Amino acid sequence: MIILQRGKFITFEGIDGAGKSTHLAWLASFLRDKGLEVIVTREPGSTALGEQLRQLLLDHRQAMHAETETLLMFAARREHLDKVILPALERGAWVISDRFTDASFAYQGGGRGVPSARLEILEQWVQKGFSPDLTVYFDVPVTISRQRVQSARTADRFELEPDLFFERVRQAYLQRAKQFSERIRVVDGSLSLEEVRTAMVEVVEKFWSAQASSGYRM
Ligand SMILES: Nc1ncnc2c1ncn2[C@@H]1O[C@H](COP(=O)(O)OP(=O)(O)OP(=O)(O)O)[C@@H](O)[C@H]1O
Ligand SMILES: Cc1cn([C@H]2C[C@H](O)[C@@H](COP(=O)(O)O)O2)c(=O)[nH]c1=O
Repeated sequence: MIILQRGKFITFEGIDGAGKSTHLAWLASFLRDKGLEVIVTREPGSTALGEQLRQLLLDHRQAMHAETETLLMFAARREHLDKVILPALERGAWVISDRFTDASFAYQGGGRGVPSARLEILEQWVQKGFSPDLTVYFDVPVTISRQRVQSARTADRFELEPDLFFERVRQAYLQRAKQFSERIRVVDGSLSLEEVRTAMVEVVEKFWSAQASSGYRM
């Protein structure tokens, strides 16, 4: 009888322009080289419905109430879990997601002021106790993330928010990293690309060794 082990779920977090997408692609090929099946995904999005919700959520012409925004983020997440994340983990693949629920606590909670208690109810409803195995949080000052985003592309609905909004989002992330220090590892995203990558690899290799020593077959 073949017993399949559940894969691992890694999430990347940070304010816009922190460098998540850049490092995610690299980490995926690093893990594939170790023989793993790796699925790269993102939030909001990654399912047909999720990508439509993403378009609405990021469209700067589409004003919406903070609670509507929150509910749409969790609706997209429900689809993402059902159609992409859980099936992949069940067949033993590793899943790396560009953002997950920590982003809702940071953006809708810290940024928009939606109470944590409401977010926790949605988290429990949608995830039923499920959470990432490892989260890498790329911490950058708002001024640096702004410069990076401005030189990279046209601003979406979130990127049009003022610096103060992103200061609140960043503080909420840092607060969460303290609260869940076992799961959320902070990497200084303001360093050079190479230095950030080295720090990220260190975090992932520690996680990898911990899995191997706990009996997980790599
Ligand atoms: N450590 C770094 N040093 C210099 N430039 C960087 C660094 N990390 C990322 N960048 C550049 O900053 C820009 C934004 O990076 P990236 O798209 O990876 O950020 P992100 O966190 O995924 O942003 P978003 O959440 O808005 O999609 C890109 O042009 C990227 O090349
Ligand atoms: C999952 C999630 C995302 N957001 C915000 C954060 C970003 O501004 C956008 C996604 O764009 P990206 O370029 O792919 O990072 O959505 C949010 O506010 N709440 C969430 O839960």
